[in-house]
This record gives sequence, C-alpha cells and structure tokens, in this order.
Amino acid sequence: MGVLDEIVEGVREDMAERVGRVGLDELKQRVRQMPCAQDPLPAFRAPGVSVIAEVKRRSPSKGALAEIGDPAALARDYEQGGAAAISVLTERRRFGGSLEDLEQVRRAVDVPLLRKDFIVSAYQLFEARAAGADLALLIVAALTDDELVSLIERAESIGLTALVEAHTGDEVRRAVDAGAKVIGVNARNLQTLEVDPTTFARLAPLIPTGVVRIAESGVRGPRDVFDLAEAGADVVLVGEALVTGREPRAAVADLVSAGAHPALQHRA
Ligand SMILES: O=C(O)c1ccccc1NCC(=O)[C@H](O)[C@H](O)COP(=O)(O)O
Repeated sequence: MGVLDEIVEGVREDMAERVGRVGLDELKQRVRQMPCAQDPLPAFRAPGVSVIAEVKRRSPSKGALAEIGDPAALARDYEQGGAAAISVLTERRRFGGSLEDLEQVRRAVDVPLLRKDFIVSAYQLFEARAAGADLALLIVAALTDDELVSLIERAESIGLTALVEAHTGDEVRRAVDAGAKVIGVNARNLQTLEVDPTTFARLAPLIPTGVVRIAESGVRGPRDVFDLAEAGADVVLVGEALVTGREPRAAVADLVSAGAHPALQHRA
C-alpha cells in the first residue's frame, strides 16, 4: 500500500468516528447558519504572486516540524505578512492537525481559509464549511473521475472553492476535464515523498489559461517564488519553510515581495 492509500485509510477511520458523533443532517444545518464563504479567486488572479501560508505541525516526509500551540496566533502573523489565504492541515494522524485548528484560525483572521486534508466524501466538505473554510483540497490521485466531478460540484454548491491537486501530467488533464477552476501542482512525489523542484514548470503548460495555477510544496524562500512566477504560478502554497523559520510575518512578506518583483511585470 502506498503512502496516500495509508493516509486515506486512516482518514476514513477517523471520519467514521466523527460521523457517529455528528450526522450529516446536523452538519448541513450548521452550514446553513454560517456566513457566506469568501471567493479567493480575485486575490489569486491579482497581479503578482499570491501566497497561501500553511499551518503545519508535522508531516510524513519530515516528521515533527514545529510546536504550534496557538494556530490562531500563527495565522494572524501570516495575515499581517500579506498572505492571500491560509491553509490549515486538519489531518490528525500524520500531520497533527484538526478541525479545531481550522475553527480557531477562522476566529482569528479574515482572509480565505483552505481545509488541507485528504477529502474523499461530501461529509468532509460540509465539515470544512461548518468550520469556516472557504476552500477545500481535492487530490486527484485519491479520487476516481466520477468522485472528483461530484466533489467539485458539491463543494461549489455550498460555496467552497475546490483546489484540485495534481502530481503528474495525467492528473492535470483529469483535473481540467473535471472542471477545476483552481489547480495545484504538488512537487512532492506521493510514493517517495521527495520534492522535485522542476515539477511545476513541467506541468504548468498543461493548465489552460483562466484556470488559477498554484505551485505547492518545497518552496524555501523568495528565490523559489520568483522562479515559480517565471514558470507561470499565480499562487504559491508554503508550509515547512514558514513554520520552521523564525519570523513568520516577515517571511510571508518576503515571499509576497518576491512575487511582486518588477522583473516579473511582463507576466501581467
Ligand atoms: O508534507 C508531506 O510530507 C506530505 C506527504 C504526503 C502527502 C502530503 C504531504 N504534504 C501536504 C502538502 O501538500 C504540503 O503540506 C504543502 O504543499 C506545503 O508543502 P511544504 O511547503 O513543502 O511544507
């Protein structure tokens, strides 16, 4: 069994336990009482490269990354540094996250929030919206074509923007065919967990004009943002470099500045 299958198996077990406590009808009722979700697309399409800053405690590839006792405080730093959105890893077993983290962050910041998890059912989309998310991650490799189409439609029907994540050219094509408006190219190979920094530049040309292009994983600093912008990224999603660095607010601001560098103006 590969890493993704193992993670999804644990996610399904944890979800079954939550479904036993909070049924889908009750979740739907909570979603109806939520304020409308925010649309992140105007910010993602604005000139320059937008930054999605991630709240990430640990990972399968690196183990423990950071003690994040107060995810809300970290998120406030990210927002003050200029993050266009904040990603909150809610997977528990491998990443140490939770929906409570997402709820705490929601109460602390105004920017759009991404539920970063291994979403395989509509139940998790309702959970995401009920916890205050505006975007939800859908990983092509974890879903059939029919599931992908159905989850994108379900996400949009409750106001969520689907960030559809691909790792290969075939997965980018499947994301496009499924109608994704936002595609993330993840540079981390899900078999080896290694990051290949050339992945985004190779796959970005397969993403049609008009679809938002997000470069995910392995972004270490401003130089990488500049290079990814040259390769066509509208947005970068950054976790490890921000949670292991010393000044998250300044670090985000440096990434935002790199994406707005005057030498990139020919992209507009
Ligand atoms: O981070 C991992 O080790 C990982 C392993 C298996 C599946 C997903 C994984 N990470 C989720 C992410 O996509 C990243 O957290 C995100 O792109 C940020 O990456 P980074 O800046 O390299 O922390």
